[in-house]
Amino acid sequence: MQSESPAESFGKLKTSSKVLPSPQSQVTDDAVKRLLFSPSFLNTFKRVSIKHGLHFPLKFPSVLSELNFLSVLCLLNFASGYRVPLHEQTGRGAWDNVRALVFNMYLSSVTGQGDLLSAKGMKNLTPQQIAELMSVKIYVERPHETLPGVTVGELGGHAYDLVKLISTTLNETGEILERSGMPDLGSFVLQSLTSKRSGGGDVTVDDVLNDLVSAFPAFRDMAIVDGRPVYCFKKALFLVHGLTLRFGSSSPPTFPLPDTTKVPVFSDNVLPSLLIHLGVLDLSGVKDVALRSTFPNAANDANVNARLAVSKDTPGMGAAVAPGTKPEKALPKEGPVLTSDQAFILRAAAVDACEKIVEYAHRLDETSLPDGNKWIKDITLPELDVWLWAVAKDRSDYRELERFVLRDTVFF
Ligand SMILES: Nc1nc2c(c(CN[C@H]3C=C[C@H](O)[C@@H]3O)cn2[C@@H]2O[C@H](COP(=O)(O)O)[C@@H](O)[C@H]2O)c(=O)[nH]1
Repeated sequence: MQSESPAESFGKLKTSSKVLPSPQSQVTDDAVKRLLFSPSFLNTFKRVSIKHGLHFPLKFPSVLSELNFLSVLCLLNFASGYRVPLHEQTGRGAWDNVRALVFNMYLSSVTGQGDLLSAKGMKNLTPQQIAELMSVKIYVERPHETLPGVTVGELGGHAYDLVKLISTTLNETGEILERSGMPDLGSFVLQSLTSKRSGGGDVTVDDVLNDLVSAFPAFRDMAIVDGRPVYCFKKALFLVHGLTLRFGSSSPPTFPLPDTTKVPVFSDNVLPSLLIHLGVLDLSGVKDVALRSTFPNAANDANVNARLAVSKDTPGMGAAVAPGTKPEKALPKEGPVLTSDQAFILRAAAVDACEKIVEYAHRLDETSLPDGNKWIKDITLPELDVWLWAVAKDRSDYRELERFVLRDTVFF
């Protein structure tokens, strides 16, 4: 696909906004300002952007065990393309199902050889075991060829495809860990955080990303689109940031953690889709003509303004649904199904749009901001990420908004 190794090309991540394909130029200051000063943003940002949900009610025998748990969770932080089939079967979205899977992998493990979260355990997990741990059906029924009225079950359907993606990811990662003599993914991450770096300075996000992306295909979230490299690295960035959320305030410090306040957002399908629905990303001039019509009416001013107004079902704080806690009642509607290139274009555009939003906020003159809203000047990229991701579940009209779909990916 490309001549450079991921490790070599990774060095370009920081300049990625310069090589992003269109439509990054479609983000205007007016659209950013409209979002930042909207009642929706102002009323929910502080509440919604701080929920990290990475403190699990499990009694871990050691910090390394919890680090490993979170690392595997981040490795498996994909399945967004299977949101609707997962809702059909379990009443929950992708993230909640992945959380449940890793939770159950932990609970069904007996320490030692059979530990499902160890390199060996991951290497040997089968699709059937994963389906059981997720409580999903991986059989579809079809009428028997010759016997009328008789149905036969066979492996198939979206849940089966997803379970296969998960098992391939676990098997492959477990095997790489075993080959490099690592007992589990957490130990790999710990080694990356604590190993001496050539410059002698503190560990950086780039260091850890470089290690993860070089070692494991499931973290190599990059592509060449229109001859230009696009880097998203959503899961690896989320992993590093997740560790700082969970362990960053531990005293004494558990292990070195890099500063993640300036990392690019963890771009998945939710972020670009929401940014389109909130009138920030405008697809009307994007080079790929088919993309222009993927979200019809999304950019319509009346629709955008209604979404940026205060929600009817979340007046102030009260009736909000905490992200990831309650299953959504109505079955979500499937969004437009994109190609891999189209998805990379939109995800890259979301990375770029979020940089623009935060830059705009930081440029604001504090004296021009009303008392009570001066915090806008200090918003960070990871906070904006969580706000976009979590607000998408926070009010009923946002929950109904379509997110684009890409199946068959292990990146988001
Ligand atoms: N950009 C971004 N994407 C995120 C997350 C999370 C996890 N968030 C919680 C954990 C810590 C945070 O602070 C949040 O409280 C999941 N996802 C993605 O959504 C996808 C859709 O899932 P669903 O809507 O359930 O079907 C899922 O495949 C996964 O790719 C995030 O935070 N940012």
